[in-house]
Amino acid sequence: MSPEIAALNNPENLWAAETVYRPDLFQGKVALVSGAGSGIGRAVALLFARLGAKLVICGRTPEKLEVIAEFVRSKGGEVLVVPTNVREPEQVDALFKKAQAHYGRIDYTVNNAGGQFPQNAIDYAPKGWNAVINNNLNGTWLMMQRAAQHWREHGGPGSIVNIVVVIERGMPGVAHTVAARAGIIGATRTVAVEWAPLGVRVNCVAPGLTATEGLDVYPPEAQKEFPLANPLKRPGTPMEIAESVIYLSAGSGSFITGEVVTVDGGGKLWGELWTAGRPDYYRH
Ligand SMILES: CCCCCCCCC/C=C/C(=O)SCCNC(=O)CCNC(=O)[C@H](O)C(C)(C)COP(=O)(O)OP(=O)(O)OC[C@H]1O[C@@H](n2cnc3c(N)ncnc32)[C@H](O)[C@@H]1OP(=O)(O)O
Ligand SMILES: NC(=O)C1=CN([C@@H]2O[C@H](COP(=O)(O)OP(=O)(O)OC[C@H]3O[C@@H](n4cnc5c(N)ncnc54)[C@H](OP(=O)(O)O)[C@@H]3O)[C@@H](O)[C@H]2O)C=CC1
Repeated sequence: MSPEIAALNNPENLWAAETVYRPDLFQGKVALVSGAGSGIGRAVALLFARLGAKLVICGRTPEKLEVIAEFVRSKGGEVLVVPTNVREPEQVDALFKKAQAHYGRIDYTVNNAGGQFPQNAIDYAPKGWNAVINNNLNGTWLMMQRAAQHWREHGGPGSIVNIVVVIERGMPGVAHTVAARAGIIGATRTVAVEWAPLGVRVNCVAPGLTATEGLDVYPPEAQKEFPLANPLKRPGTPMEIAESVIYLSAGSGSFITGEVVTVDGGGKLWGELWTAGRPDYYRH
């Protein structure tokens, strides 16, 4: 990871970064964030905590989550850590039960856990395709559905924000994740209608290229072309994505449901992302 990316993801820097939101915005509220041990999820969790929310954080690796929890506690915040693989229905169910038992309710759920590997689609092994679909479609779906069940049982209102990818154009090298996220966007639009009677809003944030440690999985030749990804000619920061998640979760989003907010520096209008390297055919 480059020093610039490390600095943008450093918890102290995230805690000190400027935000447009008022410090007590989420006083008395509870926010659940998946994949909170790194990258975008960490930035989202820290911003919720800075704005007064109590946290429930999950991910597969307890050590990463404990680092975040210790940091938030050192700032006076409250955190419940529940290591969870979001692909496993029993683990997702246990997560919500533990959160309910600990805090008595959940107000916000952010489904950020996910990821993929870059490879040209023609070469995907069935196991690789399935792993990405399982993480990003099935895992996110299980979390969304269980959150809605929580609010049906314990009363709303509630807000769900799913982190997806920009699906409007092709994204060579990650067709599996684009397929999975398109599924989540479709489900979001439908359940926004079904779950409105429960007081539940459901939205997505689609980040463009964002400067997290997650980018380390992309080959150096792909990383060299980052400045070509969008008209602003830079990756987004985890904080920029976190602020958009807060926008949808808080009162600022109270009339928004079933929507996808794209935060990509204009990348869906102009830019190129060759996540598995640029083929000769597309060289200038
Ligand atoms: C411009 C650039 C910026 C591009 C920026 C824009 C990109 C789109 C926007 C998204 C950006 C991001 O998400 S940023 C990054 C977010 N973070 C990540 O993606 C973290 C890395 N990814 C993951 O952990 C993934 O979830 C995943 C790889 C599926 C791991 O899931 P699992 O643990 O279940 O999977 P594994 O057991 O490791 O592997 C299961 C199978 O998957 C296949 N597989 C796994 N890794 C593979 C690989 N590198 N190459 C081929 N195939 C692979 C194999 O078939 C594996 O089986 P075997 O052969 O039997 O082992
Ligand atoms: N960075 C970018 O450019 C973009 C990122 N995104 C998406 O944003 C989200 C966050 O990415 P980013 O922060 O960059 O990358 P990271 O790899 O840093 O974050 C992904 C997080 O998800 C967790 N996770 C992955 N699979 C599971 C699982 N099955 N169950 C529970 N937790 C899981 C990981 O923790 P652990 O391995 O410990 O479980 C990790 O903390 C992902 O969905 C990503 O695809 C979308 C567009 C662009």
